[in-house]
Amino acid sequence: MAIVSVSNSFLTFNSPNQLRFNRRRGVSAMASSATGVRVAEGQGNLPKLILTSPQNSEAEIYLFGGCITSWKVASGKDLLFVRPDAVFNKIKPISGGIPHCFPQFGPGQIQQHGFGRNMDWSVLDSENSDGNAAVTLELKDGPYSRAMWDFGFQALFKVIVGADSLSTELKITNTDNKAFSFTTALHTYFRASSAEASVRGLKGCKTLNKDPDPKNPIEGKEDRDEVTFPGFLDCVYLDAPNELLLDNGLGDKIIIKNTNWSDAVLWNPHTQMEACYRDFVCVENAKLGDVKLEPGQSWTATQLLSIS
Ligand SMILES: O=P(O)(O)OC[C@H]1O[C@@H](O)[C@H](O)[C@@H](O)[C@@H]1O
Repeated sequence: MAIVSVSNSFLTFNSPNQLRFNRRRGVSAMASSATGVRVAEGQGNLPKLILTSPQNSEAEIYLFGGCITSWKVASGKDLLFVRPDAVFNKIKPISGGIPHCFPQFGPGQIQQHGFGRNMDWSVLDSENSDGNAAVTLELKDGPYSRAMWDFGFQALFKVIVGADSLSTELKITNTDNKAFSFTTALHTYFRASSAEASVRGLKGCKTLNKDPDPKNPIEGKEDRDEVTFPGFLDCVYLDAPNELLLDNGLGDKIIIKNTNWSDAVLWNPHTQMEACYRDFVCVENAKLGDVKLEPGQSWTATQLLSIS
């Protein structure tokens, strides 16, 4: 196991096989690590991690936002999507991939989707898990988060790249001496042909349709076996099952399994994002009912994406 720490843009790896990042030299490759995890310079000179499986599946994760921006399966296809208007300047969150919504899905008291996707996560650990590259990122409260949400917390996000799978585990711990509540989501942008894409598994779920007014969603019940994206769609599915099937309309069927992500959200902005709405759909694993944690308590949820 190799421990990696980040402080003020300074990455230090205690394994000689790892890569090193420092202010003077930027990101420099020392060698490919035995774990299949390396550091590279991403867009906007932001550091990113590249995880490679022995079968050549690959994921990229930006430390800014702890955001997985790319998941290439062994065939070389990237199943995630980053919007063309995404910026990599830390002024806005990265629009695409798998951004974190934490500690609020929104809308609500603080900025839409919370601050987890606007902060630098650090690398706590990198390892080889049964032959697969794995990293654990950490986010803790700081002055930026405290100004919006005055609680001590730790978020750990473990990512493992398998042959044709991408698995994540999010663990939120209350490190404060008072209780807090949060909502959260993995706001996954999948590459897709939105006109051909569909999601199976949601039939029977209670729905909260955020169209036309996100603050006053309309309650309903999903009665379709296959939900499609014919136009603008912004809909919450409560108590969704722990397995969904996304047909991305591009020839891929993606199984989305989870534990503890009790809800799901489907979103496509349609002509509100004329430049790209045809090229992606969001299928989000979410926890939309308040999770209350007493001091020292934790909440954990897992997501497993794989191709069928
Ligand atoms: O913040 P982003 O990545 O542009 O996504 C915004 C959308 O995110 C979705 O999760 C919400 O359901 C939408 O209401 C919202 O408009």
